[in-house]
Amino acid sequence: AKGSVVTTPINSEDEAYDAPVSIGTPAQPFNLDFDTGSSDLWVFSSLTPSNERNGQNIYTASRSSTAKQLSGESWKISYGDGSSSSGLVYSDVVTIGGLTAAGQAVEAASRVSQSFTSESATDGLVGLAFSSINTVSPDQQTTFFDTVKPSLASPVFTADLKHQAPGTYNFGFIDKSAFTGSITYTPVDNSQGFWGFTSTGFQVGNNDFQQESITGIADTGTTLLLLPDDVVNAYYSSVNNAQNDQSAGGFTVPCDTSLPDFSFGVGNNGAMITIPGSLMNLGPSGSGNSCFGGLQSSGTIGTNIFGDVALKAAFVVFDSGSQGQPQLGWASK
Ligand SMILES: CCNC(=O)c1c(-c2ccccc2)csc1NC(=O)CNCCc1c[nH]c2ccccc12
Repeated sequence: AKGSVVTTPINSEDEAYDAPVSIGTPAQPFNLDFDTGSSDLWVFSSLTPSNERNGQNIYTASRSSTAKQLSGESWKISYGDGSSSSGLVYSDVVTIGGLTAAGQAVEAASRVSQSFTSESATDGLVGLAFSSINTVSPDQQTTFFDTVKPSLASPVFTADLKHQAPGTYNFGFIDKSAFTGSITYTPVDNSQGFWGFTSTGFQVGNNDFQQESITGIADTGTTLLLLPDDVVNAYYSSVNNAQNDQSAGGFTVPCDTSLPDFSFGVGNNGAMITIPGSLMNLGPSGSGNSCFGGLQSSGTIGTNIFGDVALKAAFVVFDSGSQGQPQLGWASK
């Protein structure tokens, strides 16, 4: 089987990307954030207090003839940015891009934190990291991808995110028309439950390539590209009047400045993904005429994060094992 679903930026800064998902019988429609940095499929629900809702679509299990509560099961997730949600668990039919997962764990929120409440465009998340970090307790559940994987023509999904334009998540196949050149594969370390990999280095504009192992995760659920301080400083030291502005939460640049491209190395054949300078500016920072940089420090996080700023410059293959061990494929587009 194969699936294909369009994913769209939720705002003009490409802060996050949503895609349509149907849950239940009759189908209840949702716009969910596909997140390769977590492994819970959760939705706003009839259990979510009205003062924590802001127009989101809500899942009502009692209106679905195929919903079954997983008795005694609950979930509770907190993300590094301080946001969180928790609730009860149902199994129900979940359809994405023509692919149907019967008996998928649907995590209904009985509470959500403010950052989710305020994001009215997002009704919840579809976790696409490894099921080993799914938070349902006492019986851990599988992600949508792991649920449908046995039915897929190939055990892969691909992300093709775009700047201010609809992109695509495909399941079970690689669309050769969606990228240029060849796909460079690199091994994945999934020991922490993430799509972890090591980039071979970086390049600012047309300067020399800096060979440096940068270990991080491919994370569609994080907006920014979060890398070590030496990389971030090398980038912004080439931008006039860039400044590390604590009140803005990181590096800002003058909004009218043209920014250098940023490239990162993948695989062992010298392949690079290049983020055009124009995509390194996330728009007004909220203070003065400065704009917030798409590249920021991974500082004290403990991992580097190749978030949407990086991923939207590439066609990315999340391959869970067509060659035995999981791997990430990277192609320009
Ligand atoms: C900024 C969001 N990302 C993180 O917190 C994160 C971290 C992380 C850890 C410590 C400090 C900062 C970040 C490691 S992996 C990782 N990735 C994820 O957690 C991926 N899922 C993010 C889901 C998410 C968090 N807040 C939202 C608000 C709207 C839509 C989606 C979200």
